[in-house]
Amino acid sequence: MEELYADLVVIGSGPAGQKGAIQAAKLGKSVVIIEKYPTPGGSCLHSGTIPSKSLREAILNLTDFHKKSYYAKQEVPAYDISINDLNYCLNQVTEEQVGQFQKQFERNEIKWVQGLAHFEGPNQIAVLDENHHLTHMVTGEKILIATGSKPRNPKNVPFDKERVLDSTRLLSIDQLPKKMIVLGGGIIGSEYASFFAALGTEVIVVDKKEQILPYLDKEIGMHLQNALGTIGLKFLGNREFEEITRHPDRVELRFSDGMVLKGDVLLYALGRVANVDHLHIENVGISVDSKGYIPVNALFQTIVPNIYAVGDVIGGPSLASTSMEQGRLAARHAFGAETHHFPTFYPIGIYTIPEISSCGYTEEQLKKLGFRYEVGRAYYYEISKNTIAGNDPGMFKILFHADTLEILGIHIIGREATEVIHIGQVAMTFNAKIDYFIDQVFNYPTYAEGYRIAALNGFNKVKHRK
Ligand SMILES: Cc1cc2nc3c(=O)[nH]c(=O)nc-3n(C[C@H](O)[C@H](O)[C@H](O)COP(=O)(O)OP(=O)(O)OC[C@H]3O[C@@H](n4cnc5c(N)ncnc54)[C@H](O)[C@@H]3O)c2cc1C
Ligand SMILES: NC(=O)c1ccc[n+]([C@@H]2O[C@H](COP(=O)([O-])OP(=O)(O)OC[C@H]3O[C@@H](n4cnc5c(N)ncnc54)[C@H](O)[C@@H]3O)[C@@H](O)[C@H]2O)c1
Repeated sequence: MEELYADLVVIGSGPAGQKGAIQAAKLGKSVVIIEKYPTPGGSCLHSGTIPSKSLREAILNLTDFHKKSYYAKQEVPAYDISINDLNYCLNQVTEEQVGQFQKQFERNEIKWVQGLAHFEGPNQIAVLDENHHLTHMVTGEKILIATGSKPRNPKNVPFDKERVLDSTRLLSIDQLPKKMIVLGGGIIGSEYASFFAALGTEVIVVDKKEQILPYLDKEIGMHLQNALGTIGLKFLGNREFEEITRHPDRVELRFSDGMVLKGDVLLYALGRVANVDHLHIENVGISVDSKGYIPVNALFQTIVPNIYAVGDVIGGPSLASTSMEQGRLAARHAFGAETHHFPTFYPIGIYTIPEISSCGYTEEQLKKLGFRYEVGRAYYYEISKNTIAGNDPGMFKILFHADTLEILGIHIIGREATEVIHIGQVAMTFNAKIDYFIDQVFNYPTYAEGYRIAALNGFNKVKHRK
């Protein structure tokens, strides 16, 4: 057993833990990072964000997806993609990223300890190997819990490696399904459903809500549903299932009215749960909230002031992007460096095909809050770059205050949405008004031109005409 001391002990090497660890090292602090998995990256790299986005990219490339829409009226060469083609792309990305993270830890002199961590006291973390033997006892002035989340696996769902899958198991299937049922039209369900539909799999998404991704701006949600329909994806809303049964050759989803859906595989995508079960947080007086997350204050401190928690383990928004920033802010606060509160508005990227990104209020929220607002729209067919690149469907929607012209929300669906959103985010951060997009020159042709077209469209509807 080895005894270690560090200014900061980080538990978990996903985006939250990594950024917290590196920030502390940059402040001149000694850092130990404990991770139960042999390589860094967390569920983000090994089963979440990166594999899903790598699969998406591989599917778009291997199916010539954008070419198909461009040459819509012409014959597109047939493709024959195997799971091996997809896995090849995926493994390359993972290997490269693991190497990057390891180098970063080395450069910043962050000590890596592999094993399962649990609390022995507010400054004391024990690390066990896979045989439950104690390998390290680590003492830390500050502790950062960044243990993330895993797919929710209720006991009555017959998960296996072949037919009844969650988002982690899905990455190990050995053949592409012909028919797929996706249970849950949240982010995970709708992203994977669109990927497999683009591959040619017959996909049906089932959700208890009326609309896929119901918290989207409604107009954007309708665009998404239409676009998904054009790649063959079916959506069955307002439906709660009764039972999932697994058979040697199929899986069945049964509803109370007797309806049964059959598929080769079922993706169970009804949320994730925080990784707290092995941490023994009760040893330091921390308990989880009613949803199973670790409660923290606005500075990411738990009820024990030297123990911070960040990322998926504290609940929403549960994104890699937000987890990174939480980790960084927590480490800065822990060591007295200048910091700020987490931003109110940040972009959310949803990598369905087509992709979506938004920042700020939805139209439904503005109505509820009683804002006097106006809407500017630009459809992708109005954007020259899109005509050149393949005539994909999409739209920009900018919501702005009808009197002050301040930008209140930006919603984009279509190619490059997750990239170009940042232009709008910057404008919103600096309290820009809608006329910013009119008075500045933009590169042409670009997707960003959508901002200008939407701004002009909105501007023409209000009395401050230019
Ligand atoms: C399919 C999918 C797609 C996603 N796509 C996106 C996306 O496109 N964009 C986006 O921003 N977000 C996306 N997310 C969300 C994103 O992956 C998570 O928000 C992010 O991984 C959370 O980071 P984290 O550091 O909190 O935890 P994690 O990445 O979950 O890492 C936690 C680490 O802690 C380790 N750990 C847990 N318990 C212990 C212990 N007791 N001792 C030692 N180690 C421990 C785990 O092994 C793990 O490595 C996606 C998620 C999924 C599932
Ligand atoms: N691009 C991204 O940023 C990205 C991608 C994937 C995942 N994530 C993260 O992962 C988290 C988990 O995603 P998720 O999709 O598993 O969960 P979710 O909570 O976002 O969605 C679950 C969906 O299942 C539906 N549902 C719940 N119970 C049901 C039932 N009994 N029958 C039918 N439908 C039911 C809900 O209405 C909801 O639409 C997300 O909240 C997000 O933070 C982010």
